Amino acid sequence: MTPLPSSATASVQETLADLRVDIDRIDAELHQLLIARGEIIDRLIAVKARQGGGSAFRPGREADMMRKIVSRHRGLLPVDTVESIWRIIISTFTYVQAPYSVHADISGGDAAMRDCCRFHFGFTVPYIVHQGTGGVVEAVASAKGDLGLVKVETSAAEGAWWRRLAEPFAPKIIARLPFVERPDHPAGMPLFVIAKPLSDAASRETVVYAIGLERWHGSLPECLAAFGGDILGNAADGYGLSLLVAVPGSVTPQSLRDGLRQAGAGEARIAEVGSHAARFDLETNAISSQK
Ligand SMILES: O=C(O)C(=O)C[C@]1(C(=O)O)C=C[C@@H](O)C=C1
Repeated sequence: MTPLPSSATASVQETLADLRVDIDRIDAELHQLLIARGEIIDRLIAVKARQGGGSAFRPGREADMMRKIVSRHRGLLPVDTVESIWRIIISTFTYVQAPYSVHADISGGDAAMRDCCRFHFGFTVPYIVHQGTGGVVEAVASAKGDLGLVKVETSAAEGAWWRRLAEPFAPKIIARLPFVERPDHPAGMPLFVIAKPLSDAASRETVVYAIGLERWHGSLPECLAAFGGDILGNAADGYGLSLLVAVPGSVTPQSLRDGLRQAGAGEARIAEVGSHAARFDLETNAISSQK
């Protein structure tokens, strides 16, 4: 092949200015698309109002969207960045439908909680701190559409905090964050999102129960693992022992009760405290309800 004369090579070489024209065009398109997304949200508000209004949150839909977004991602941009951009887009478009605040329990420290809140909800949504889970549950119970953030693994000092979610009209667990898990997640602290009970929005791939028993029994971890479940919390309550347990949505309270009795753990008092989308692992692209 005959080499091109050097002047010809120079004429086809792209310049920084050319590339910046392309970047400006793409940025303008991205911006226009965000504006167009906002116009759809305007129409969506009207549709939701016709269906009876209520909370704007659809955590099951959000989990689904996040799984799809990270699974199709490729190229130079880190997946952490892509995930955080969409978390902010979705959370802020939820906020513009109906303003809400996020109440966080910072009794275990503020830094990681604040990072997680900003990663999942952005900076437009107000972040309000509480020392302990009690303040978070109370704040969510008394504000219209606010959310609470509580660590999945709380300190022993918090006791069986989940029992406060057991009453029918009390706030419930509606999501578990992050929606997409991986070992080096920049805001990967496992968190429960709590909200006033949502009519049609929380996924039931995983259901979370408060299980009351007289006392601890050595068969409990194995018995619950046989249901595909996990013990997430374990604390004394006024009657004995209270467990926080997550199981796949297909497991019924009656089968759990029977299984616990057969394992020798005694008669269980079982109350649902919420539900959420199954956990999703980015590396294996697998969903699971396991801890
Ligand atoms: O799909 C909805 O119902 C929406 O309100 C839209 C949207 C989004 O911005 O994509 C916002 C809030 C919901 O939690 C889920 C998704």
